Amino acid sequence: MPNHDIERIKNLLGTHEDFPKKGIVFKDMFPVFQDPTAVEALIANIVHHITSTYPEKIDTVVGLDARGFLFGPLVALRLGAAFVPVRKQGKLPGECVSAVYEKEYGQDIFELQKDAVKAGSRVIVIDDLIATGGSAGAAGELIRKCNATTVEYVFIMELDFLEGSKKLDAPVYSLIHL
Ligand SMILES: O=P(O)(O)OC[C@H]1O[C@H](OP(=O)(O)OP(=O)(O)O)[C@H](O)[C@@H]1O
Ligand SMILES: Nc1ncnc2[nH]cnc12
Repeated sequence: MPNHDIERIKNLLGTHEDFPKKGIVFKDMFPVFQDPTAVEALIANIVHHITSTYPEKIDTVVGLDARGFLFGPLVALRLGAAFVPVRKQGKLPGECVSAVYEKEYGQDIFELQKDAVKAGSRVIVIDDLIATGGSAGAAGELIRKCNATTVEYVFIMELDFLEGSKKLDAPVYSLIHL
């Protein structure tokens, strides 16, 4: 992505100290959605990156609860791929696979509907931010439980100092490094 777009998006991000817990510097993605041209730049860049790096068809984009839902369907639509949510425990009906994980500010459980990701399919995981990598790692575990392949993990922001991408089993693409 051109540097001027990265700087523009960085300037739109909110930064909140001691949220949701003391010691956490929280990066808020929502103000970016005040500027549709910034959202367009983000989505166009991600789609260009995926189609130019992975010429073979992507079957499914998996978005992580909740902020991955802002980006996943937009990217999936442009790739002509399915969109499937990974949700926090207790939100999805039907038979689910689940994974317990630790994130920067606590523990959680993720679930994925068992039949939503087909065996052998090629999956992109997307979320707004990777911190410790606990959330994305749990999503990767759920995709493995469905016998599918995570082709890449995509994030708008990566908190480099937490080295979360080291936990993941596929390449990581982050637009903004903080
Ligand atoms: O890399 P990690 O340390 O796992 O942290 C990253 C995750 O934390 C945030 O979600 P959160 O669980 O706060 O959920 P929300 O989107 O519902 O606010 C963020 O959107 C990522 O999903
Ligand atoms: N510092 C942070 N800001 C926003 N979302 C997060 N998820 C985990 N850590 C976060």
